[in-house]
Amino acid sequence: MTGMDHEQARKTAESLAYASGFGNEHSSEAVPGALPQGRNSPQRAPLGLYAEQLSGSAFTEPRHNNRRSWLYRIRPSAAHPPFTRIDNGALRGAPFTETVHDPNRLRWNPLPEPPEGTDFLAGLWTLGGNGDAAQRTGMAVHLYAANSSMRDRVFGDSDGELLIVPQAGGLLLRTELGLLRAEPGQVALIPRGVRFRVELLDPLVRGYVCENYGQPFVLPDLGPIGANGLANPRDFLAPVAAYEETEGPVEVVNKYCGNLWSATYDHSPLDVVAWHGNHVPYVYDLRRFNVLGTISYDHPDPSIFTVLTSPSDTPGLAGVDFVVFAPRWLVGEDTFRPPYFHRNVMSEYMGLIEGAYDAKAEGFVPGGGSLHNMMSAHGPDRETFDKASAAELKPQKVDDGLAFMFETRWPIALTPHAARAEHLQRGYDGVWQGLERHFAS
Ligand SMILES: O=C(O)Cc1cc(O)ccc1O
Ligand SMILES: [Fe+2]
Repeated sequence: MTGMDHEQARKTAESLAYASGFGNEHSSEAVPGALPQGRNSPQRAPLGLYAEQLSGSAFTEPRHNNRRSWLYRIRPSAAHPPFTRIDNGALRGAPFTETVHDPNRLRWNPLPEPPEGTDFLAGLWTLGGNGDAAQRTGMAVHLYAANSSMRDRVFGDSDGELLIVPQAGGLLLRTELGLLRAEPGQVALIPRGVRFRVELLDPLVRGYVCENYGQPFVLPDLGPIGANGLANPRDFLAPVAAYEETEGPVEVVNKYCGNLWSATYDHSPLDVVAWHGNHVPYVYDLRRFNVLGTISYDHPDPSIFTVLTSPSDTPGLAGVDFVVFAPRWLVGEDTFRPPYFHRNVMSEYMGLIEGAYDAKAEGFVPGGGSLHNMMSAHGPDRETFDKASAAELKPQKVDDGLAFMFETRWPIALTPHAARAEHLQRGYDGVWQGLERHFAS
């Protein structure tokens, strides 16, 4: 990747237009008159374009769950040669059956530097997951490290939506519906099946991806919180239409029931000139999150930090929640303020975008991650416990880090390469050693 490439991508990323609002019916045309008015499928679509519906929900799902976009494109997606299997690299999909479920607390350092010429797709490394892509249940945790833009290739995930959490370096996401910029501190979502190419805004990029096989992420209900708060809908930004007219070989890679399949098209599939609908990609800046917490006592459960939730068939029991630990004030009186000791039926994968996390004094580093699987005992490390138990409880701003959690109702099974990784920390249990007996009857 040359410096020129970054400059080019940065220049493009600097002047992007967006439309605001979570779950909205957006519409956009890159060429005036390209979007049909008053109907989806005119006898002849404007400007010689092909009309095509992309469905993210069954046609018959209730209106509030219904997802689809109408795309007006230079060529219909159907005009493609057969897909053939290609090597999956370090990318895996559910079901995860190659290891036995592990009850231990686990923590990893960041991924090693990728070999020269690694693009986003080649740089995806699956930690583990649950459910079954073919049943459209569960989720996977992936990490990525890349040093090259995707060139002449495009990726699409039939298995689920991709929540991309950049940790280092910016991304320019060229999607079928337009361009998005995602920098560390922001997240991007690519809906199921939407094709995209990732260009790098920096020489080396790293981050996390939650692949959600289940129901698409929605904003959590607010209940007694009221009409406002947590992630506000208008801060979710969708792209405007932008298209490529590239003729010539473009590799299209499709992740399908866990495996990668490839076909060489004779044109770019990012050729959508106009679109309307609600099956759309978006970006969200985590610093816009309206953090709520106690103003009296006790440490609220982190569900109050939920940015997005993928509901399952049981109310209140998420297939996966995306939770952010953003800068906030701690003011709880007579309260142990850091995350408490606990055992949780839900499984918690945590990552760190920058700085430090208030439950861990050391060892949980930006770009690394921890897994506290179903019912595993965890909480503050000894140093954090000792400090917080003795701290003077004046109002305290926690603003030295940005951490997040993918929390899922099913235990996360590891891939063999995650279970055996060089960068898996040996002796993580040690952080809870020396928590001494203080009991005095
Ligand atoms: O384990 C963790 O650090 C995540 C977490 C944070 C918190 O504030 C309360 C409970 C919890 O699981
Ligand atoms: Fe936890």
